[in-house]
Amino acid sequence: MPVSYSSTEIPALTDAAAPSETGLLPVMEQFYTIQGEGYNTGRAAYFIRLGGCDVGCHWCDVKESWDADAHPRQSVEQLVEAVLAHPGREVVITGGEPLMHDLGPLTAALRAAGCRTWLETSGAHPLSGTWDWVCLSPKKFKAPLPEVMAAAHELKVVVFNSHDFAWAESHAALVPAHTRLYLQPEWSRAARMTPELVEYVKRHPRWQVSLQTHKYLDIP
Ligand SMILES: C[S@@+](CC[C@H](N)C(=O)[O-])C[C@H]1O[C@@H](n2cnc3c(N)ncnc32)[C@H](O)[C@@H]1O
Ligand SMILES: Nc1nc2[nH]cc(C(=O)O)c2c(=O)[nH]1
Ligand code: SF4
Ligand SMILES: [Mg+2]
Repeated sequence: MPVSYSSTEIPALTDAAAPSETGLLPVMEQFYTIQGEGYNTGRAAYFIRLGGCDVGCHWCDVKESWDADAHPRQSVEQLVEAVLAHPGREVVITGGEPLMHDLGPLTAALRAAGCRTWLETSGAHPLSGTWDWVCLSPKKFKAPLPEVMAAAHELKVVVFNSHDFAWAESHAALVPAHTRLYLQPEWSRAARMTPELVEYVKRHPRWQVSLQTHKYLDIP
């Protein structure tokens, strides 16, 4: 069952959510590729990367996305038309932090057009939209909200150092029992941390390894 949240269920939209009230969303980039990470790794998907993020991860691999105003705005209709020009019907909404925007209208239009909606989020902002798959990647820099943790199909923790395994466990205790658990090496530390991560998963087999396979494949 997809999870659905409408903007009307959200008590108070933050200022950051205001731009989508115009019906337009800031889009940094959009591309058809292979989902590189987590549960859906290897599946073709159309990516929509929305501008705007206030979480501030020092190792973020897409810092150009942080300033929403740096990116041109598009309508939901424009975005759906772009998706439908490709054969895939799986659509990843990422960013930036996509939940800084009201994603109800975009996900409703995508699903009406026959697409599946997949979310990549830190969970730091209220959940909006209707989702077939929610990938929650919580961050130390701005805590995930309980409502997003409750909706996570997948918990994907980025491992920067050895302390992150205990931090990952503390978040695994807060998501539903059916949520898939992934540990993903932080890219700049992958050579150093991946062997430790592999040993951790062997000792704690409810976790799985997630690699940023698109970076090894040299695709977007
Ligand atoms: C760029 S973020 C955008 C979505 C959302 N802001 C988030 O953090 O989940 C997409 C995914 O890339 C992961 N990520 C970002 N920088 C990374 C890095 N340097 N190494 C590994 N994963 C990274 C994030 O944790 C997240 O799962
Ligand atoms: N191929 C590919 N897979 C991804 N999975 C999550 C990504 C993201 O930046 O949200 C990402 C990305 O940027 N590229
Ligand atoms: S929450 Fe996501 S987009 Fe924002 S800084 Fe962290 S990794 Fe980058
Ligand atoms: Mg990425």
